[in-house]
Amino acid sequence: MAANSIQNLRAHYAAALKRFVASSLPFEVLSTEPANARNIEPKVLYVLDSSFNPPTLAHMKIAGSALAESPHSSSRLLLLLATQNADKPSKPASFEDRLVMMTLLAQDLRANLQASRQIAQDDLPQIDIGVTKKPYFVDKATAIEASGVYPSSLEQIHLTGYDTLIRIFNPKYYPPEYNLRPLEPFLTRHRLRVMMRPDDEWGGRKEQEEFLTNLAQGGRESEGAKREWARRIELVEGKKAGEEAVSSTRARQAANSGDERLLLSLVSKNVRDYVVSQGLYKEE
Ligand SMILES: Nc1ncnc2c1ncn2[C@@H]1O[C@H](COP(=O)(O)OP(=O)(O)OP(=O)(O)O)[C@@H](O)[C@H]1O
Ligand SMILES: NC(=O)c1ccc[n+]([C@@H]2O[C@H](COP(=O)(O)O)[C@@H](O)[C@H]2O)c1
Repeated sequence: MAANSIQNLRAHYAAALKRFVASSLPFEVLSTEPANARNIEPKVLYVLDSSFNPPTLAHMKIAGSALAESPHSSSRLLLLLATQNADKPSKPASFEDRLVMMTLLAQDLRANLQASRQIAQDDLPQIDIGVTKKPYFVDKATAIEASGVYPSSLEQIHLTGYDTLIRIFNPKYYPPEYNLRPLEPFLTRHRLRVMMRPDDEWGGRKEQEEFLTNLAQGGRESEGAKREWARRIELVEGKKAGEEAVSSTRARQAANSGDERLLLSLVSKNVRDYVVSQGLYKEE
């Protein structure tokens, strides 16, 4: 994207964010890729919620692998920036920079899908760039449903990593009773597609698969979970053994130390160029 169109886009997002923050809306779509798209009614909505700080190749893989299973214009992807996180305080970069990088991610995703599947531009899934003030998935899903942006019965498939699945199933997030019953409407109407994240903290593939087996066998019933929820959750392959772990934290560290080669192994070229040209994460 040319430098002046990037600056125009950043200014557009800065103004839209200001309006969103001042409004009482819990969710809003701020733009769509491609910008001039005719509105095609989606039959399935993939949602990738993240702080995109910055968007990494892991985000690309989570969203790209889902779209590759259903690479049609009747699939829609929503890249959703969480302006309030359940656990982490807000850090640089600014939200408008993250929205610009989300747009670059959306363009890269569509370009990769077109190249790998030989799909015509008009038949590719459209990608919405949205924002939400809601930190919990149950509330994000309700806010999306209530917005009227999509057909009311549309099934949402939330794309997450395994670490996030574990946190969704942690009763500490659900006062006042601190059990898992608040997940009922979410897992009745919607689904989770979870990318495994094998590492020291979250265990290997086998341990991650056991989470679903345990849920299906009623192992979480005492906390208010239903065994049939296991059928609403799909675990998919993440990084292979021996592959480097990719995270936004590592990308910020690479940018901070000026290691552009390492940065390029963690984010796409377009995102790397934006991070470097704007001097993002230098202050961290
Ligand atoms: N390498 C990865 N493998 C599997 N899932 C991932 C990976 N990186 C991110 N995700 C998932 O993508 C979603 C958004 O991730 P998030 O923005 O927290 O990325 P992160 O790299 O963990 O961020 P940070 O390093 O800033 O904590 C979460 O559901 C997270 O589990
Ligand atoms: N119980 C929940 O729904 C729950 C728990 C932890 C994090 N989250 C959300 O998951 C997303 C990713 O979180 P992190 O950036 O902390 O990995 C954020 O939007 C965060 O607010 C949701």
